[in-house]
Amino acid sequence: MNSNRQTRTGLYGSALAPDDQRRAFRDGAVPVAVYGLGKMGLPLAAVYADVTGNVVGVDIDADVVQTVNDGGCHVAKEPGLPELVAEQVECGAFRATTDSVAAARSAAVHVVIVPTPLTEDREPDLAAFEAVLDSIADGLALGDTVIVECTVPPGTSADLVVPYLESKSGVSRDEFGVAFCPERTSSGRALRDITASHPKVVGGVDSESTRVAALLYGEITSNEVIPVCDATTAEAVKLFEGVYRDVNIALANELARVRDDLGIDVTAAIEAANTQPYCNIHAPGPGVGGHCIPWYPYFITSRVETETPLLHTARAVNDSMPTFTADTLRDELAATGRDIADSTVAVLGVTYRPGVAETRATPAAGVIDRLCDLGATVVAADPMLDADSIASFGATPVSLSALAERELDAVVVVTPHEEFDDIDWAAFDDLVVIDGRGTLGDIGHRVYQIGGGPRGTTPDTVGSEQVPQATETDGGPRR
Ligand SMILES: NC(=O)C1=CN([C@@H]2O[C@H](COP(=O)(O)OP(=O)(O)OC[C@H]3O[C@@H](n4cnc5c(N)ncnc54)[C@H](O)[C@@H]3O)[C@@H](O)[C@H]2O)C=CC1
Ligand SMILES: CC(=O)N[C@@H]1[C@@H](OP(=O)(O)OP(=O)(O)OC[C@H]2O[C@@H](n3ccc(=O)[nH]c3=O)[C@H](O)[C@@H]2O)O[C@H](C(=O)O)[C@@H](O)[C@@H]1O
Repeated sequence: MNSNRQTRTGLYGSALAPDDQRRAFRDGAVPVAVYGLGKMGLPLAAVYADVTGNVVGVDIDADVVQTVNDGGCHVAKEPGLPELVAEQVECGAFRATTDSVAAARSAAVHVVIVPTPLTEDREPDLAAFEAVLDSIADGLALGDTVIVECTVPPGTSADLVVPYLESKSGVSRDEFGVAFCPERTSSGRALRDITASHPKVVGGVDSESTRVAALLYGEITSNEVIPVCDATTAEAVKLFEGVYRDVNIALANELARVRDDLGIDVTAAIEAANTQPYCNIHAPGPGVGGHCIPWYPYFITSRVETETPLLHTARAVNDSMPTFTADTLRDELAATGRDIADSTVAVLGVTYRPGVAETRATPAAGVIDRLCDLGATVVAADPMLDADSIASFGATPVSLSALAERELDAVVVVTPHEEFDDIDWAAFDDLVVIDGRGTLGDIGHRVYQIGGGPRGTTPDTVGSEQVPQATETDGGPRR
């Protein structure tokens, strides 16, 4: 139990020397509250606890809070996270609560990393974010600093957070700090990303906020800290990273669609093109999912008057890939004399990425919908989801072990979980397969790889020699 828990040293406007501020932070005299204990918030809170010894995590999900306080970890497949959470809870450095106001009253640094999804109208939905601001306002004190890590539209920190907190808390805006410090982590490598992999961008609503944020993250990450001129710039940095990725994936997907026009293995061509230092074409696939990349473009387009045709076009290209995937299967089945309306199709992988139990904006939803529209009987398997979650997408859940008992005509690999490596493809007869991510190779069935080789060639053997397939899921360069 940290002896400094009762003290609450605010760093914003502190008269302490910087080294004394760092020492206070590391000694637990600067209590931290982390709001949101999900895929990103739990690892982040655990790292803050490891550094400071004095973190309270806040979540609205009582089960999450109970699990954490029992020393457990509800976030799957994050190397090192279960051990770190258990260790930090055990030593008293980390506790969780649903009482966000009590947490806010105890903390001098408030880190916000709750969902910022889209509404039905594709507008940023800041409801959860604003609920947290309400709690922080009830506990805000002179010298506190608010760190926004969840992705928000440009201008949110300066134009929403500061006036909201000032008006609701009674603390003057020149007595507390606000900085946007984007979370750049990818699920599956969270601890490594938070503490080392990426430089940490920080941008405050004023220079003192930037200074405090830089001091905090100088203790959190071994990588460099990159202060930018203000919070709006930092908010834009995060979104620019995301829209770069969405546009780049759209390029890969558009090139994949000309595979048969050109009669080439597009993925192999991309791999070769990327040996040019200025070329970094990403990987084609059945679509772009998750609650980040497909949603971030709208965080920009909803806030600017200027036309943004490229962002919209990229979204349209990527959103077209699930239908392209299902329609390609229809054509492949027809080429073998089968009508998709009389076919049973297995969709493998319903989450948006391998190893991540997240289905928001998953491409599998569009693939399943289109297959059903085409009249197929659709079953689906995903080792990270329960049967009800799979059924909610309109497919009949099936376990991997029971797959071979189904009279399957076709398989679509949307999200290649590692468990699919063990599938015995010889147990199936005469399948037509769509390989969404180039992870199958030659499996003894008719395979169409999105972006792969010309029709009639088996994957990996375009031309006479084996062609290495670097995909976003193998050890190849992560695109
Ligand atoms: N998932 C990712 O790969 C990345 C996400 N981000 C940002 O982080 C945000 C959070 O992402 P994830 O952790 O993946 O989401 P998540 O859905 O895994 O976890 C969100 C957590 O926040 C909790 N929560 C919701 N409303 C709350 C409230 N009012 N107060 C306290 N807790 C609340 C939920 O119960 C849940 O446990 C995203 O919206 C995004 O802006 C940034 C980088 C990477
Ligand atoms: C710029 C960048 O790489 N951002 C990362 C991204 O992580 P996220 O978990 O959303 O996964 P992702 O690898 O971008 O994949 C998103 C979607 O795009 C698809 N995808 C990804 C890469 C690619 O070459 N082709 C492709 O089709 C994936 O299958 C998935 O459906 O978004 C995260 C975020 O901001 O939430 C961010 O922290 C991560 O660093």
